[in-house]
Amino acid sequence: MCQDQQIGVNMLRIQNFSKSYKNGKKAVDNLSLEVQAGDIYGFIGHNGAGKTTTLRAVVGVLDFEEGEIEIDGISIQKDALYCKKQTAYIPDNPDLYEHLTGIQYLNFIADMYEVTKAEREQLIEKYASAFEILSNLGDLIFSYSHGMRQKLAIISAFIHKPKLLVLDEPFVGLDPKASHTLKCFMAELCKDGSAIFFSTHVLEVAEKLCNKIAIIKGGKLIISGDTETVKGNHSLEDVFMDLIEK
Ligand SMILES: Nc1ncnc2c1ncn2[C@@H]1O[C@H](COP(=O)(O)OP(=O)(O)OP(=O)(O)O)[C@@H](O)[C@H]1O
Repeated sequence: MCQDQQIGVNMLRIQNFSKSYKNGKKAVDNLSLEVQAGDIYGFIGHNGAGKTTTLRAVVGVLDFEEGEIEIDGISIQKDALYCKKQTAYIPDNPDLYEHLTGIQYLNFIADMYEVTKAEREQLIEKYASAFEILSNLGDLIFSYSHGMRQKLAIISAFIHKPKLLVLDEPFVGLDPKASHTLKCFMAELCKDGSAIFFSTHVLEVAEKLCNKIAIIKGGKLIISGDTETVKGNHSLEDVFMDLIEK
C-alpha cells in the first residue's frame, strides 16, 4: 500500500547527541539531524568519524548519556521497545545464527515482528528471488558466503516493512547485481513512506541514491541537508575531499 501521505513526517530525530567511550574517547560530539518519511539519507565520513557509533545509538544497541533520539516521534530512552519495533538495523558485519537455516532465520525474525504467514511467504519469495538465494534458504547459515549472509540480513530487514531502516555500509560484500537490487528496494521502501538512514564510503552511490546527505568529521557533523544543496555544482567526492581536508 502506498503511504505517500506520510512523506515528510519525522521518522528519526537526533538532538544534541554525544557519545564518549569508557576510554575517554569522544566519538560523537553534539550531533543533530532529522530523517523524514520518504528520505534516503546518506551518512558519510572518514574511517573513525563516528558513523557506526551514531547508528548503533539510534537503534538502541549503544547506551548514551547526552542528547535525545526519537523514532517516529517517540524517545528511545522512554520507550525502547516501541522504537525497536519500528526499526530494522543491518550492521556492517551481521552476526546471524549460524546453526539455523536461512528460512528458519527469516521465520524467526518474522515471528518477532508479527508478520502474518501469508505476508511473510510472499515477501520472502519476492526478496529471496530478487537476491538469488531462494534455493539456498534450506541450507545452514554456517555454509553461506559473506555476500549471502549480507543478503539474508537485508531480506530479514525488509520483510517486516520497518518505518526506519538503518544500514551500516550495506553495499560492502554485495556483487554489482545485488547492489543494484538493494538500491531498487531501498527506493521502493521509501516511496511507501518509510525512511532510510545509512552509512557508506561509496560516494557515487550516495550521490545518485540519496535525497539527503550528512558528512561527519572527527565526531562533528560538518554539513547536512538536501543532496543538491550539499554538493552545489560539484561532485559529492569533490565536496567531501574539500571538507575533510580543511
Ligand atoms: N568500543 C569502543 N571503545 C572505544 N572507542 C571506540 C569504540 N568504538 C569506536 N570507538 C572509537 O570511536 C570513534 C568512532 O568510531 P566509529 O566506529 O563510530 O567510526 P566510523 O565512522 O563508523 O568508522 P568506519 O568508517 O571506519 O567504520 C573512533 O575513534 C573509534 O576508535
